[in-house]
Amino acid sequence: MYLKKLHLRSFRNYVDRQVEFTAKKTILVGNNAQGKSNLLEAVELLATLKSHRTSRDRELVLDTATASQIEAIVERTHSTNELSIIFRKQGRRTVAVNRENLRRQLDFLGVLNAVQFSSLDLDLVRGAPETRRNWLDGLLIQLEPVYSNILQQYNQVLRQRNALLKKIRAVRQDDPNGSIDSFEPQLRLWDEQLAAAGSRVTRRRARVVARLDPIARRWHQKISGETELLEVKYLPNVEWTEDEPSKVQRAFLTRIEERRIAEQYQGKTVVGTHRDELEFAINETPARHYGSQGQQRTLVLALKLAELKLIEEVIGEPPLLLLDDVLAELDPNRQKQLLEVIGDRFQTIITTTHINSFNQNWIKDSQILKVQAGTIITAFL
Ligand SMILES: Nc1ncnc2c1ncn2[C@@H]1O[C@H](COP(=O)(O)OP(=O)(O)OP(=O)(O)O)[C@@H](O)[C@H]1O
Repeated sequence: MYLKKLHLRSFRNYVDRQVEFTAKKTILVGNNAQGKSNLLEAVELLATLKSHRTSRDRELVLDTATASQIEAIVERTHSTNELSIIFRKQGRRTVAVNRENLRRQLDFLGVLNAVQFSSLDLDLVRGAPETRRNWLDGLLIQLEPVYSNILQQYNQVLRQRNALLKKIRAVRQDDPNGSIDSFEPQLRLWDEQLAAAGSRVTRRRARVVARLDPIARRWHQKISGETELLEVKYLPNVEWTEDEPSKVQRAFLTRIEERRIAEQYQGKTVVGTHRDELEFAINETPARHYGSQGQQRTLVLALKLAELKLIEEVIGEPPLLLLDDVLAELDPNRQKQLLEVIGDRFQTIITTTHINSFNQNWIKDSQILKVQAGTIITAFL
């Protein structure tokens, strides 16, 4: 797939800018805080309808405006599509494909696919479990857009179940011997719902990790010079063995029963996929406890390359690769390996403050654009 044109109106610090991508590789050069990451964020939003920098639409709108718009033309093997998203400081977004407004945001997903790689991705190793879950969920949404609904349903059930458990705890705190019988039927209902929604989430997460693990392992071996063995392990909060909905749901209900008292005392749901963990082990040791910065970088690079390959395998077309300020941080060997993988297949947009630290081969065939205070101009080196 190929992002041919991007038009930003009142988006972040862009008043009205159009970019035409004329090469498979585009390098955006500029000082800090000029708008390079904002442009990549626009592409990320087209691919996932989410930004890893904010969950508030109003931040995506130029200070002085009330709404912003991203428009794009995306070429795929068998079609060309026009995408548009309007963000409002107040009110809901409007998404459109080929000028037709869509009722379900879900139908917007899947036209453009992208893998983002920024220095924040080092948090995949060092950060909280939530970072790893979000990454996995983001990948799943691109592979299977309906997963965004599944996740939404799970979170809704979780919120409502938590509200009920909070009420139960309040009753208990008022009177330790008080009866909570009247809450029982409602709680059972939420147990069932949590098990049903949770089983859909956990089965998909397990499946995607099973596909990702061997690809990431091969990349990691290649980049580390065959010395290290990576393993990506999914550690679900509710363990199950057979990928069969009713059996997985039963595992949830059993675990909920075991943790019933704890949940009522804590006033929240302690069983479920919101407590899943993803572990990266290198030579059988968890990477977060081990590993220099360099090793962690190799690991994240291997994960990103695996993500790229997996999306390509499932979608049948190479996704875009967005490299936000990470290339200059990679040593020449890792830069070379990344370049080899990208070849001429993956459209890549790269941001940097210092183009000089790039391997010359990166610069050779690239379109180079200079970004300055929300303007974009072609640069000639
Ligand atoms: N809603 C908004 N309205 C106006 N300006 C905004 C808005 N959101 C962000 N900005 C501006 O965008 C700029 C940040 O741009 P961006 O994050 O793309 O930086 P960058 O060029 O990638 O630099 P760095 O190398 O620091 O990441 C800042 O000047 C910020 O004030």
